[in-house]
Amino acid sequence: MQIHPPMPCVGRGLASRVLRAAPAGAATARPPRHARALAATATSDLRQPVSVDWEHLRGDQVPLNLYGGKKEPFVGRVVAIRDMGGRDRERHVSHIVIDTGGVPFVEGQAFGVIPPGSKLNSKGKEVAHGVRLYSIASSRYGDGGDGKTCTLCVVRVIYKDASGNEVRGLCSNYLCDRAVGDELAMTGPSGTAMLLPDDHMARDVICVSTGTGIAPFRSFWRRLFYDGVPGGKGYGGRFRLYSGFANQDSVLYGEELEEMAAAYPGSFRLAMALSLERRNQKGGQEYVQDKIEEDAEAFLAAMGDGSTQFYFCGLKRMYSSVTEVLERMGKEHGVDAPALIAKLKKEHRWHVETA
Ligand SMILES: Cc1cc2nc3c(=O)[nH]c(=O)nc-3n(C[C@H](O)[C@H](O)[C@H](O)COP(=O)(O)OP(=O)(O)OC[C@H]3O[C@@H](n4cnc5c(N)ncnc54)[C@H](O)[C@@H]3O)c2cc1C
Repeated sequence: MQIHPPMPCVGRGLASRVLRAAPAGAATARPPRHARALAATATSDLRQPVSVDWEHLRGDQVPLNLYGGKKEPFVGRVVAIRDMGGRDRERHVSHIVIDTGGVPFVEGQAFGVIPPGSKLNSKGKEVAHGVRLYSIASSRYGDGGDGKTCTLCVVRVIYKDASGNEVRGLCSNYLCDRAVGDELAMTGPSGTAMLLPDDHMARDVICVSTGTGIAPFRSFWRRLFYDGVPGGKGYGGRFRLYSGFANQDSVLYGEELEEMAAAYPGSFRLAMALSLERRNQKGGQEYVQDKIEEDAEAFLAAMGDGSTQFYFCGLKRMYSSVTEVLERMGKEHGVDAPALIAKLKKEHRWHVETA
């Protein structure tokens, strides 16, 4: 397989052939009235200046599938890798910063990684391994602010097969075992299902995640709270994150979550469930849907306010439990939650990515 280096840093002149139609989530709506007042409640400013201007990456300028598929992949190079811990050995997570050479992307997209080597397909023919997708966990400027890197948040897949033998997921373990300087064959950026709307700096956003499902939401909060964009006024909406982890050891990005809660008490709110360590109000294990139920009235009000954006990323069964709880909450408060969800989907305000 031939791997090409990435295109040179792409700015406003990004060739139109690589650009695609406006993302589904790009619908615009009026910013909420409270927006300006909330921006003023910040107790300190976490924003770091960025050294390139990629503000034009919106609407029909969102980059899509520039590498991979019928095109060649690009080479990414690991510039930092950190073990973030996890519930146990099977669920250890790595934070991996990769030099992309400036391949553009926006928050909510994913990059693909092609693990090296080959396998036999169903016809006995040797073929290259397939692409695995990983949500991008940094904003378009990368954690360094220069638009040259992306960050991935990868959990090792390790499980026992029916005979009790340990099976290690190919690409996740390959990525978690990388070292600084290692090269990766990469594809993308891909995906338009989890994008923020174009006027996101003024919009209320509610995100619900389990485990590494938090990755795309880190790209959101880095964008909203950390990017010091020239002339940017800062985030004027409210960002609410409902996150589920097994226990304290498996909490991802806890320091940043605390930092934002302290710096932006008016615009950042976190509700965290720890299923193995905490009990819900009924005495059972505490899951992310329990935290939503605790906020029933506010959550339902946001669903009906005509502006808030909703995002869910994580386990399929988590999403089913969340919708069950919403239905129950709706019945208790006289709201037809399934009909409201259908309406929100039509308005491109309800975004779901599950595995
Ligand atoms: C849009 C998108 C975004 C994603 N983002 C992320 C991300 O940010 N971080 C992340 O870590 N992953 C993410 N993933 C998942 C990722 O793409 C891979 O699927 C994952 O890393 C496993 O790949 P692998 O090569 O390690 O495992 P593989 O070698 O492909 O093996 C995975 C297969 O093993 C089987 N399997 C896994 N666990 C068990 C089990 N407990 N019991 C029985 N069988 C099992 C399943 O059949 C599964 O298909 C994302 C996926 C998508 C589609």
